[in-house]
Amino acid sequence: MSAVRQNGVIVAIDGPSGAGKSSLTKLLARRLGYIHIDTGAMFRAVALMSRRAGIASDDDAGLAELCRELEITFVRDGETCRVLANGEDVSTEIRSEEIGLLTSAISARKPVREALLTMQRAMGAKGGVILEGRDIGTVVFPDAEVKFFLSASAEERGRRRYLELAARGDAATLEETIAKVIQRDRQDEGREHAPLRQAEDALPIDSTNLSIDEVLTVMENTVRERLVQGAKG
Ligand SMILES: Nc1ncnc2c1ncn2[C@@H]1O[C@H](COP(=O)(O)OP(=O)(O)O)[C@@H](O)[C@H]1O
Ligand SMILES: Nc1ccn([C@@H]2O[C@H](COP(=O)(O)OP(=O)(O)O)[C@@H](O)[C@H]2O)c(=O)n1
Repeated sequence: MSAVRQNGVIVAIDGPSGAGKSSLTKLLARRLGYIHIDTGAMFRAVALMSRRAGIASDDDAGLAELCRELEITFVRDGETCRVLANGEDVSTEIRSEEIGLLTSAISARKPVREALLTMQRAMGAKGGVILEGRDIGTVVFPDAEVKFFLSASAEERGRRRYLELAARGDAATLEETIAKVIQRDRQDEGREHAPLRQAEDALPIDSTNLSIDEVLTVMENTVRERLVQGAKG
């Protein structure tokens, strides 16, 4: 097994919406002293900027030009991380369900995937990093030292999203929220470029009946074991 990279290993966390990727990535990064990259936020930033510019979700030339001119950066803000698109803080605006669905459509387009792939590889190459998304273990870093595929039943993932929306005062029903989760799964799994799927060498974790803490323990132990192997190798 290869020795670890300059700053540590690369950890890939892939899985469908609501599986717990963002929550676990942040907690695991803190435990390990690693940086974390929310690649979904990058696709969401492209979707938001495309909507503002009036670019249709199937206009590949328009999307390619938008990506060429778009600079996406993450800046730490205490315990959280802000997402900047050309210097503007879009962290809150990119989180709506509407942008989530649009993101799922534009992230299927080849020029968008190519542009973000280059950025993500540059951000993660030195290691000491956790990337979460849909295609990290299969496409972005197929050579990541540790890969997790985090899932949960669609009903449970929909229920988690519904609780989040209700806490924000959103009037969406549980049934509608589960239906949107299933719609996004279909779009992400069925697309031609970098579809959502488990890498062969990923450790699958079904969080349907596990607490966040239980998932965190499995992940942390797995990474630490890998680091011990790397130190020996
Ligand atoms: N194992 C779990 N048990 C209960 N709730 C969870 C679990 N994992 C995540 N959650 C909650 O589900 C919601 C979605 O989690 P999130 O980390 O945003 O998922 P993802 O990034 O995969 O879409 C959050 O409110 C989070 O607190
Ligand atoms: N590596 C990634 C990350 C996200 N995405 C897309 O971006 C959308 C939003 O991703 P996200 O991780 O913010 O979504 P949630 O899991 O937070 O709902 C997904 O539905 C995917 O279509 C992707 O295609 N590839």
